[in-house]
Amino acid sequence: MSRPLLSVDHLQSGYDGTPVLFDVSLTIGEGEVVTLMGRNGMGKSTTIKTVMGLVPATGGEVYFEGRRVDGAPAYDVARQGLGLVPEGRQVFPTLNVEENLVATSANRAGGAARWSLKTVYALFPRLAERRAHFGSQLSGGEQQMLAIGRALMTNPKLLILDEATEGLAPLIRKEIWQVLADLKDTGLAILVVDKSVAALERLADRHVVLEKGRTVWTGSRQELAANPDVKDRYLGA
Ligand SMILES: Nc1ncnc2c1ncn2[C@@H]1O[C@H](COP(=O)(O)OP(=O)(O)OP(=O)(O)O)[C@@H](O)[C@H]1O
Repeated sequence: MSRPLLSVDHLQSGYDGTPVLFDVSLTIGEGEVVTLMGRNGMGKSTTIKTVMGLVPATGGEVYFEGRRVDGAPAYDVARQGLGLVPEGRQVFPTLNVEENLVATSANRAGGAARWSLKTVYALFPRLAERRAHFGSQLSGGEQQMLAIGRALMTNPKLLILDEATEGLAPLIRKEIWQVLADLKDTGLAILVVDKSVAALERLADRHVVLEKGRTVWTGSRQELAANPDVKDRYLGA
């Protein structure tokens, strides 16, 4: 694997003194797509929030491009080049599409300004058509496109999606997966959580499985395909 872009080592965190993450470790290389898998409540969202600095780490370390980021405020973590598409999208309902997109661009990472309104609209023509619509007027799929576009506007080196296609109609899901595959082809590193194991298996280079706040399995796409017992044991309904 190439040099890790993100390295999460023995991460611990929780809420109000109640531990949720006990020992989460994972790495993401430049341009790699990695999934975070596990049943409901196993700590996937908490891992993402802790990496982003939205929930404080109580133990372990997080490095991004070799720089330690745990303990840094969330806006600072984002500015290092981590773009979050949060669970539930969280678009601003009273801002229109264009205002939503511009709202985060102040948080741009230092690197090359790859993303702009023009390139986001080229990726999501539907957002261009809806550019004057308020966030609250958009469908779930459009809101997710906007949430992805908003994260891209920060020019991330790593895009993190929590529940990439939750609650979306099948056709829209397909569209989102295609966009993620296209982004992967541009060399963008992606960390993704979703319930669709099949879609994740197609997209990802590597998988990380959590159970009760611990990393219990990690392996390549080929290794997961060769180990159906991993899916039975950790991902089954
Ligand atoms: N804001 C919070 N306050 C207190 N406990 C929380 C909070 N958010 C999550 N938890 C608890 O932390 C544990 C892990 O939740 P988390 O959302 O990280 O899991 P997940 O793997 O993302 O699952 P899901 O797919 O259901 O979102 C659960 O027991 C959950 O109840």
